[in-house]
Amino acid sequence: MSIKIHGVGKRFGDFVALDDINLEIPSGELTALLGPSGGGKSTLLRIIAGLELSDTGSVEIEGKDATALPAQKRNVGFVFQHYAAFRHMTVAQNVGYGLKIRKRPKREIAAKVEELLALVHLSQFADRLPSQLSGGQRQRMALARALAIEPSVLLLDEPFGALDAKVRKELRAWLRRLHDEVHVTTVFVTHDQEEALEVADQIVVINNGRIEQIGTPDQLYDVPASEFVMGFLGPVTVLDGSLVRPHDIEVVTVPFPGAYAGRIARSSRVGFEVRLEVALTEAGRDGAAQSAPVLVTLTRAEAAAKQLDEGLPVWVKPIAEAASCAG
Ligand SMILES: Nc1ncnc2c1ncn2[C@@H]1O[C@H](COP(=O)(O)OP(=O)(O)OP(=O)(O)O)[C@@H](O)[C@H]1O
Repeated sequence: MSIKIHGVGKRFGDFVALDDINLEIPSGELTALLGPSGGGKSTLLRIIAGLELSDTGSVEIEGKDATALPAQKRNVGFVFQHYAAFRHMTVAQNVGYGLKIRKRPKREIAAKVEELLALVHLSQFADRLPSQLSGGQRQRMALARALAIEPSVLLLDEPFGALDAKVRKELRAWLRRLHDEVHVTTVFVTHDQEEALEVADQIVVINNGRIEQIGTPDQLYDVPASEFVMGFLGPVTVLDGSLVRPHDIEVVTVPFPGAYAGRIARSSRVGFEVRLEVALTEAGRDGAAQSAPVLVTLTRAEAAAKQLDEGLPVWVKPIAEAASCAG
């Protein structure tokens, strides 16, 4: 294990930002801290970095107790959403800065900077100023700078948060490839579930200062530990008191054992998907028909094949392998 967090708690005045956090972050993996705004992700990352001290508990990095160590002594690299580059220095000088203040020989710095700029595909921009880079290129420069000191841990706080959706997606895929090349233990804060599912080896879901669940993207998506996790990781709907994913519901046009009768109240096409709202007419376990419609998503081809038009009587049931959470 690269990072061990034991019993970490943090208050700001009366407000409990983190409550008894216990977490192990494996070496060489990419771990995402995922959760809604204000849940405590950044506070936890800052405690790992040494930028914030916890009130209780301990932080161990690479087998060493780091709880009381200042940030400079933890050998961590850090990238924030808004990266503060040295504006008067070139890209190459920015990347080499950490090595220069560590008084490394000039030749070693030059070689390392060249290697890192190649790694983040910025070699041709070495002599530019940061202001002459795009937002995505600047974040890649920030990553190169953080990697220059060969940190044992790389900590990223919403590194692509300020970029537009398309660039964000590109950088996400790029970060995953970079990580597969470099294999530095990386902790990545995001509130975007798609980003976490796509990039991370392990996801830690944090809400209200507590860990809701730790697992691989598949474990969290398929076997969510709580309604919160299920709802946070993807769209959900209620069917007879249970949370189900809309694409895990089967729609049939004839009565079917275990299926609930209803009527298609609304149908809309969104890209390759068709989204249905099915108003149930059949009573559930509590003896009454559910008042909120059941949301169902299916492909356009499926909807067309079954001629699922508005007003049609249908029967709905979760598919056998559906992920669900009792409501
Ligand atoms: N220095 C501080 N003083 C007072 N309250 C703080 C301080 N830092 C954070 N908080 C509070 O602690 C809570 C957790 O903040 P944190 O930044 O860790 O959340 P987060 O999950 O990273 O959210 P976001 O994605 O919005 O950054 C928030 O309610 C925040 O207002």
